[in-house]
Amino acid sequence: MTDVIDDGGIASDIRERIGEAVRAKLDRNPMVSRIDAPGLEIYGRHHFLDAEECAALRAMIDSDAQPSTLFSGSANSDYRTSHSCNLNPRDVLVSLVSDRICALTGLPPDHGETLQGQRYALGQEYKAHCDFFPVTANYWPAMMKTGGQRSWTAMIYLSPVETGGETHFPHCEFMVPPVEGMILIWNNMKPDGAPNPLSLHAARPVEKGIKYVVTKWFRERRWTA
Ligand SMILES: O=C(O)CCC(=O)C(=O)O
Ligand SMILES: [Fe+2]
Repeated sequence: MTDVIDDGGIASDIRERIGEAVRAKLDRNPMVSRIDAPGLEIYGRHHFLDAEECAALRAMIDSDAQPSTLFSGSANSDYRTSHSCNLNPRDVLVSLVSDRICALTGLPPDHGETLQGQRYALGQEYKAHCDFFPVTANYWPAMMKTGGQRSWTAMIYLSPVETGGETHFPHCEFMVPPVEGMILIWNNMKPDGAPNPLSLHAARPVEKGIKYVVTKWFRERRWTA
């Protein structure tokens, strides 16, 4: 029997190089701003999608969204109360948005998971979590086979929210209020390629309005569903 090599929880050359390449690309893009957060690499860019593109994606989410589950599949009903769905990668707009994210970050399209849409109505939220996989999780051996650890997350706000709905990074003491069309991109790894606990984040409850986002998580290797 061969032992599983659990390398997703420690520093890694591959993940370090992914971090460096994306950081270099975003740092030289004048349209992209780095958010000042010690210990976390996080960037924003306004007007990444236009109003029509946001509206079309919201309509797709409205037609397909189901109550969200946690990655572990656990039925923790008060932890992630939004509705969500995978968006059809063969749809022209969905594939254009994925390509645009890859062009912005330089990340390979085949490392990206399916674009996921999410809608938060009044009071709905996604409590504090990390997007990287804990190597102690029972699903980690399966994730290793489908592309390994998650490196960067790209998330686009598809609607403004009157009150609440901010993306909160509690260890870094800042939150980002949703701005329609804005993309937020962060590295879930530290510069050395080890998981970064400071990437912990939450979607704060919506107090007024409806929040829509799309999220794309990138793996360190080619993602196979
Ligand atoms: O909706 C947000 O602001 C955060 C969403 C999120 O954390 C995720 O999709 O992984
Ligand atoms: Fe997340």
